[in-house]
Amino acid sequence: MALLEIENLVVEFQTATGPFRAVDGVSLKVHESEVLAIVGESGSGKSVSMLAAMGLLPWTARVTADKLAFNGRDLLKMPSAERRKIVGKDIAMIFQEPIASLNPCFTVGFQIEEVLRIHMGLDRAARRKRAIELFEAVGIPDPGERLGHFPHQMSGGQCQRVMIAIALACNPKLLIADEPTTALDVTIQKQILDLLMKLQQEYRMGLIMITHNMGVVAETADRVVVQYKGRKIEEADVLSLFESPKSNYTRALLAALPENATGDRLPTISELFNEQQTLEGAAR
Ligand SMILES: Nc1ncnc2c1ncn2[C@@H]1O[C@H](COP(=O)(O)OP(=O)(O)OP(=O)(O)O)[C@@H](O)[C@H]1O
Repeated sequence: MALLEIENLVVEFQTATGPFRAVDGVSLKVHESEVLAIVGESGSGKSVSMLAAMGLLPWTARVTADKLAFNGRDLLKMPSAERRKIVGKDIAMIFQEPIASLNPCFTVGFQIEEVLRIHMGLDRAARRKRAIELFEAVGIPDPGERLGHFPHQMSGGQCQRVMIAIALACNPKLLIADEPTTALDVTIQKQILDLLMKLQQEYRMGLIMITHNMGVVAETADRVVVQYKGRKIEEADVLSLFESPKSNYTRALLAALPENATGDRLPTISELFNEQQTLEGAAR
């Protein structure tokens, strides 16, 4: 059984100019211990589809799906209190801007211990012990002291480690990482990716890696879903996708990688593919 199974997900936002369809019939599955990358340009609906799965979209969003199941249970059909018990505990998410994702008014220790209190029901001493263990697991030095720091006293890379520790606090079965390294310095990006992959294997979590970076896809994913304008264009295991991409949009994404450049200027993706053909060939 798949850990997360989405069938025909549609997300429409009510806007001043009428409804806007950000996700248009996306279906995907992630299995236990599997890494699925969702790749596509900015605006292709990668984040919105996962926020819809988590139930984290604002009220202006209308979410429908034939199926949106976690561990075989349909999230759209269960009472919201029950869904909240799953989201944040069995499914955790980390975001692009680690400093903005943390609350600036509270110490990082308070923020991780709050998750342990609410979801795990640990008492004060057990919370602190577990928080220290988690900070150690994500490579934060002097964890006991760091728990007393506010987010602004830490670097972007350290804050992302804190976010990962918070996400891991309840031993999630599925972690959704939304562009987790995009806002970080290049040298730190590699460290955070390596850390995520190490933890994914140790904790045997399913991992959904949302990215626009084909390099990140190559390094992390077992399987890949390619999205364009809210639709799934292609789905393949990572080797097949790089060796024999089926959609002309995927071929364009690969051709726009710097290492594949042939001339003195990198082509833009829009120069490289035919939109009509891509949308007509969208995978279901
Ligand atoms: N609250 C909202 N109201 C209206 N439109 C929205 C809202 N949130 C997102 N959108 C739109 O939905 C579309 C998909 O956005 P989404 O954030 O999923 O893209 P993405 O593929 O994750 O790209 P990025 O990497 O830039 O986040 C975009 O056109 C975006 O402007």
